[in-house]
Amino acid sequence: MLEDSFGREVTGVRVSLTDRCNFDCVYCHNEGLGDTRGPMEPGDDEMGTDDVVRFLEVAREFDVGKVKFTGGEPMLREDLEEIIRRTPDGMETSLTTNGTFLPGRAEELRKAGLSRVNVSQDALDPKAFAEVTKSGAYDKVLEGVEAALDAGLDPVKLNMVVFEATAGYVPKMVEHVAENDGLQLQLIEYMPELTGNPEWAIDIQRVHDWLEEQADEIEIREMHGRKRYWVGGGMVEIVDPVENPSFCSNCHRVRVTHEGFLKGCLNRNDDLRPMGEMTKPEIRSAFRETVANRVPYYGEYMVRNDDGEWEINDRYIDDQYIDA
Ligand SMILES: Nc1nc2c(ncn2[C@@H]2O[C@H](COP(=O)(O)OP(=O)(O)OP(=O)(O)O)[C@@H](O)[C@H]2O)c(=O)[nH]1
Ligand SMILES: C[S@@+](CC[C@H](N)C(=O)[O-])C[C@H]1O[C@@H](n2cnc3c(N)ncnc32)[C@H](O)[C@@H]1O
Ligand code: SF4
Ligand code: SF4
Repeated sequence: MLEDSFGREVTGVRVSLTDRCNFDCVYCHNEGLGDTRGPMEPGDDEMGTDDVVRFLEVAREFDVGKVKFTGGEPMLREDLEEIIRRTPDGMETSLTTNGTFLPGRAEELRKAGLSRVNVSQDALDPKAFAEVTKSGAYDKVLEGVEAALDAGLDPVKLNMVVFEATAGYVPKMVEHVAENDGLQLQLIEYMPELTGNPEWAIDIQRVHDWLEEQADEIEIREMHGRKRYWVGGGMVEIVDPVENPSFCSNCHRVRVTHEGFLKGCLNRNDDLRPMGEMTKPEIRSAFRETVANRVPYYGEYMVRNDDGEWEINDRYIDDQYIDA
């Protein structure tokens, strides 16, 4: 297993399969790459099926045991089932999706080897959902969640970005997962770093405090030090990466952009390394270099200055990375 110079083992990879999307969520960070592209444009800059599989085979050689497929909307890729089928043995596969294409495909995905799925659902309210996603697909998403449960994907996590437009829906969502077997809730702190609109952020500590009062049990995951609250039999996890050094110090994933660049951190695009159409030996060395250059973002790459504000640590200002 590879380890970076901060002692963080790389146990997972997060692969963006496309930057296309059928939604236009107001907050979308597109896995750190900014805007998603409009409705259904052809993805001629995307990695091919073989490129993705070749990369996964190399990652497996380095003992990587988990792959997350994301995007853009990864289910716009018609070869998703094939990619999952060809994912090397010993790698747990999971998918993060807006859910609209799960009806009719969830069963096939599970048969191909998909273990579990995260479905973005920001509110249990069609009007709020439409305002956030700029889509009228609320019913389709609910259908997608049902299809995932029926197919036996386990767990089905609902991803909810908590910001000013959705924060009021948190209690209802917590109740919803408690009442429905197989569902878990993941509350994601709104990340303004790559999308702007910092005024939309809410203080995530308020959500922690509220859950602490409701919870029967609390656990802390090693991964990112994430807290899990058990409320009325339902599980609620908080993903709170913003300005959180302890989240970054337990970060174990290397990322891949849809164009086939390796990336050490969601928040950084100054250390991209090409690997898309390369040979396995070339991918191996790009992977090793990416891991060697990984640094925790908050607490190391970004540090607080004398005024208490976050700024880039001087030692990373030199132009030492490939600019792609
Ligand atoms: N900054 C940062 N944000 C992350 C990281 N991992 C997840 N997130 C945020 O959480 C969102 C949802 O992640 P998901 O794709 O649902 O999956 P996950 O929670 O990372 O992984 P699982 O819990 O294993 O399913 C991401 O798009 C990010 O906004 C990370 O390593 N760094
Ligand atoms: C970029 S999307 C890609 C996968 C898929 N299209 C979806 O929406 O689930 C992955 C996850 O990132 C979350 N996300 C997007 N922009 C975000 C932001 N600015 N802050 C926090 N989470 C964000 C989404 O809610 C979603 O759960
Ligand atoms: S569905 Fe996912 S990729 Fe598409 S705009 Fe929303 S958050 Fe971004
Ligand atoms: S170092 Fe921090 S910001 Fe970067 S990907 Fe890991 S957890 Fe996210």
